[in-house]
Amino acid sequence: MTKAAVLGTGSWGTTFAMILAEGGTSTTLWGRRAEVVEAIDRGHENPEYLPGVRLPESLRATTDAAVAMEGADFVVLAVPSQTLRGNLGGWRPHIPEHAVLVSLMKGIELRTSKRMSEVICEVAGVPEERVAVVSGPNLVGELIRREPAATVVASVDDKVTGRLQEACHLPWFRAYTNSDVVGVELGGAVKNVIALAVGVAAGMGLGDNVRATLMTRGLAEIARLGAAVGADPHTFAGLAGMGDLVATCTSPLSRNRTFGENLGRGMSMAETIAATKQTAEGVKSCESVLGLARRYDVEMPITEVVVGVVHDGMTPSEAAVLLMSRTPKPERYGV
Ligand SMILES: NC(=O)C1=CN([C@@H]2O[C@H](COP(=O)(O)OP(=O)(O)OC[C@H]3O[C@@H](n4cnc5c(N)ncnc54)[C@H](O)[C@@H]3O)[C@@H](O)[C@H]2O)C=CC1
Ligand SMILES: O=C(CO)COP(=O)(O)O
Repeated sequence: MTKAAVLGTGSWGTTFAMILAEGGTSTTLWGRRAEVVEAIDRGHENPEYLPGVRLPESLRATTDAAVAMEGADFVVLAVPSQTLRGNLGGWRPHIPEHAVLVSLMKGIELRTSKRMSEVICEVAGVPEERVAVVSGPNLVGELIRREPAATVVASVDDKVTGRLQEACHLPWFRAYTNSDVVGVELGGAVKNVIALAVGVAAGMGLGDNVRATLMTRGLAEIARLGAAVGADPHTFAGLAGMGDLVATCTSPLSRNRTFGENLGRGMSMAETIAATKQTAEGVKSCESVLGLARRYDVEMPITEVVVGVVHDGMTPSEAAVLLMSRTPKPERYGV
């Protein structure tokens, strides 16, 4: 029987663990807090992140990462992107020799501008063939109701994507494979930054023309960065690119979009942070995405104003004026 450890009992970690368990994988969640772990292990519920959702009886939970990972074929990482390096350093001695490390995270590391798979290879000391990424339009608020959805599992090793696809493919959850790890990760991380921009515009009371423009030009930014970093351009037309961008930028369930909306309505950063109970990756990753763009000399004007609004005191109105007053140019997608 396939065995998995899912490290992180937040909303996506718990939901992905539910998917694996429902597909027949023997799955154990690891969490920091004893009360959350106990509620999942004994009560089959995660009241803090997924109140009212009945989890599979077979799903186990523990506060001991070594116990969770014992004999695991897949070690699934579901903590905030900015804490991964620290967490993984502690987990490294317990990772089984042949386990595949699976990233659910949609962020870019601050300071290094590394993708999560790069951090994983570096900190866990594993080759890229032992790393996979899951990304796509996967809003947890819909998945917990078992509404139909699709995702992408990516790895440079076809055998790995095949095994992971098999483990998480359900009648209501459809997994596609892709070998373009770079594109799948960039699509997932940068769409959060664009969702912040779309949220700010919505909060300012602006309508669908603005939303469509930000999403379309946002996709152009993602594709330009992807081309420079070495992604396959086709990935951005797929579920981990346009698919996730559409879901996140249009759904009130998105934490990133909601964060932007609160800023656009005039809330301060401190008030917005206080109102945000879960991880909104774009808030930190907008800076590392911009760092990556500058390293590759790629122009990302929407990302720049998001950094301005979120971190540098720019007002939403100033951001709108900056974007609208850029030099007129031909429309180009990608490079
Ligand atoms: N929730 C969603 O709809 C989806 C989320 N994602 C991505 O999944 C990743 C995880 O997000 P969520 O589960 O949604 O976030 P969350 O905020 O619901 O949960 C985060 C989890 O990490 C734990 N955590 C926080 N700081 C920690 C630390 N220093 N050390 C160890 N654990 C720590 C929290 O206790 C919590 O269990 C993010 O990168 C997110 O972008 C991807 C697809 C869908
Ligand atoms: O990545 C997501 C959906 O695919 C979730 O988006 P948020 O983190 O903005 O809620």
